[in-house]
Amino acid sequence: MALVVHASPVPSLIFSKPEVFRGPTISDLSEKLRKIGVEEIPRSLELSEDDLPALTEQPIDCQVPLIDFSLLQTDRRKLAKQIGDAARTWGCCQLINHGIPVESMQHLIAESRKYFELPAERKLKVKSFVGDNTSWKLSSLYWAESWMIHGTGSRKDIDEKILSAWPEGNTAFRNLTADYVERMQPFTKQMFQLYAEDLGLEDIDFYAKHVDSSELTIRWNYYPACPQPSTVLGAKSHTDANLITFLLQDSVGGLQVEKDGCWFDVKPIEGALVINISDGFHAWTNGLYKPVLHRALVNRNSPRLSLAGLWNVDDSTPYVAPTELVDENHPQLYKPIKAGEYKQNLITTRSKVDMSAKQKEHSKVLKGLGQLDKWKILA
Ligand SMILES: O=C(O)CCC(=O)C(=O)O
Ligand SMILES: [Fe+2]
Repeated sequence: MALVVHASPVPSLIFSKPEVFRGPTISDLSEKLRKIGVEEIPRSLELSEDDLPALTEQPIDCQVPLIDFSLLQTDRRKLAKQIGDAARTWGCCQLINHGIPVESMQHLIAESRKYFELPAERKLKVKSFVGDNTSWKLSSLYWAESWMIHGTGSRKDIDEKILSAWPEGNTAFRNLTADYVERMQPFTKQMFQLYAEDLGLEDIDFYAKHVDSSELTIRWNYYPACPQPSTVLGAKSHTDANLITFLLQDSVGGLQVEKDGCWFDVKPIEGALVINISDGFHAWTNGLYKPVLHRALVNRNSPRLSLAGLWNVDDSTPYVAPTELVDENHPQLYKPIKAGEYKQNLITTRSKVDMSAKQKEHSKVLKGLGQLDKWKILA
């Protein structure tokens, strides 16, 4: 049965067989499939063999580190060591008691979900591009929709950006996002100080001093329920191309991280923040911290929501590792990469790949690290 819903923009990557199924959003498609009892997703959406979310055995005694941030009050050194160890071995951890109230995070998730549940034609009314790259885009990942705001990381800026992109939007959603960002900024500084302590840097603010001038992208990811979850991914395996990512996920589950060739579930924990080391921090620590390869699975029964707070230093700052991290045994790994240069390179490469619409190459580029290799200093 052919379903045609006329709306635009229609992402060509997702709907490459428009004569069979067309819908303005993945939620819309998912709902239509459910209503007519179709148990199969369009063939054009299926992943290639290489990208299939194969189930791997997860050693039961091995889990993403769960760290209690309240140690900050009682044993700061221990906390610094724990987050540092997690960054070295996993490239990620889950943090609880970080000071951002659990209820406000839950409210934010609930209000965000309402946005994605709006009818497609209302979602599509939200501005697509606002001047400085504040954007709303569909299906940036895979069986997913996303909404993205890009700003300075100050409450005021994020608030204004959301208002301008969605003037008729939901005030509670805007306020909760602004509250969240306001709390995230001092917390981010603390995290960077702890990382500097773990790394034994003399200047404890080596990284933290950049936070005030840093950029923050907030990306809401929404993964509608999928009738054939084993044939698609919500987000293909990738490392994030920014500096560090703070991820808030709802209670559904689906995020996985890679370690030593195995995929591990990042089990949802109420009020926890998932901290992911991205490409930039890997370069800025001369390779000591691992950029975590991660992906998102989808499921048959329930939509899932996550909210990624992607920090990046301002475009002109080069990732030059502190002198303490470079010596004869640890020679400098990368030429100084300016954050903006790295980002631009990635955008250009991705758009080229998107145009050619080759899924396999697209997934390679998403792996991010492939891009960092371009700056590698060869021995
Ligand atoms: O939804 C998730 O858990 C992962 C999202 C993600 O990797 C991203 O936004 O970069
Ligand atoms: Fe990611």
